[in-house]
Amino acid sequence: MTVVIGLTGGIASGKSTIANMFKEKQIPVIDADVLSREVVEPGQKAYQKIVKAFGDDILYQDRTIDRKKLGNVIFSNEEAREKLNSIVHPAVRERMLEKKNAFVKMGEKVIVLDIPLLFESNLPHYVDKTLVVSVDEEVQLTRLMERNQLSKQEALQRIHAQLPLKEKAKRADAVIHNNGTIIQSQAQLNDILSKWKIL
Ligand SMILES: CC(C)(COP(=O)(O)OP(=O)(O)OC[C@H]1O[C@@H](n2cnc3c(N)ncnc32)[C@H](O)[C@@H]1O)[C@@H](O)C(=O)NCCC(=O)NCCS
Ligand SMILES: Nc1ncnc2c1ncn2[C@@H]1O[C@H](COP(=O)(O)OP(=O)(O)OP(=O)(O)O)[C@@H](O)[C@H]1O
Repeated sequence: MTVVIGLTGGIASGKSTIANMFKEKQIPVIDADVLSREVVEPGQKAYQKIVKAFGDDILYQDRTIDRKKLGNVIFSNEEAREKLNSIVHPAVRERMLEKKNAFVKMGEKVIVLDIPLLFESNLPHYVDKTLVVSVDEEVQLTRLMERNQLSKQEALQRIHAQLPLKEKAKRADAVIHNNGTIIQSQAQLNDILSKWKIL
C-alpha cells in the first residue's frame, strides 16, 4: 500500500523547504509548480491557448512566456486568473497523476504531491493525508517580498489570491508552523511522520 501525502500551504509559506526534507529522506516529491512550467513550454497545447487568451504581450522575444508579466496580469485580475487556471490546471493534473501512478508501480511506499492550490482546487481526494505548511501573515509577506522582489501591494495581492492559511490549517490532517527556524520545522515534520507511522 502506498501512502500519498498532499503537501500544501500558502505562497512562500515554506512548501519547497519541507519538500526538500522529504527528498532527503528518499521520498519522491511531485511538484505542481514544476509541472505548471513544463505544460506551458512552446509546443504544448496549453501554450497555444495561453497565447490566444493573453496575446503576444506576455511573451519574451523568443516567444517563451514571460512569467513575471503573466503573473502581474493574473494576480491583479481574478477573471484573468480563472482563465489561466482553466488552461493550466487540467494539464498539470493529468501529468501529476501519470507521475504518481508511475511511482506507485515502482513500489514506492510514500509519495508526496506538492500542490499549492490543493484545497482551492478541491483535490484532497487525490491524497491520503494533507499536510499544511503555515506561517503568520507578516512572516509570509516579508519572505515573499524578499524572495520575489515584490512591493508590499504586489505580495498582498498574491497572498489574497489564495484561501487564507488559517482556513487551510483547519482542514489539514497535520500542520507545520514554519515561523521559526528550519530545524524547528524539521522536528515538527519528523513528529508528524512518526505519528502517521511513516518512517
Ligand atoms: C502566474 C505564473 C505564470 C507566475 O509564475 P512564477 O514563476 O512567477 O511563479 P510560480 O509558478 O513559481 O508560482 C509561485 C506560487 O504562486 C502561487 N500561485 C501560482 N499560480 C496561482 C494561481 N493561479 N492562484 C493562486 N496562487 C497561485 C502558488 O503558491 C505558487 O507556489 C504561474 O504561477 C502560473 O502559471 N500560474 C497558474 C498555474 C497555477 O495555478 N500554478 C500553481 C499550482 S499548479
Ligand atoms: N523556517 C524558515 N526560516 C527562514 N526562511 C525560510 C524558512 N522557511 C522558508 N524560508 C524562506 O522563505 C521563502 C519561501 O519558502 P519556500 O520557497 O520553501 O516556500 P513555498 O511555499 O515553496 O513558496 P511558493 O509556493 O511561493 O513557491 C524562501 O526564500 C525560503 O528560503
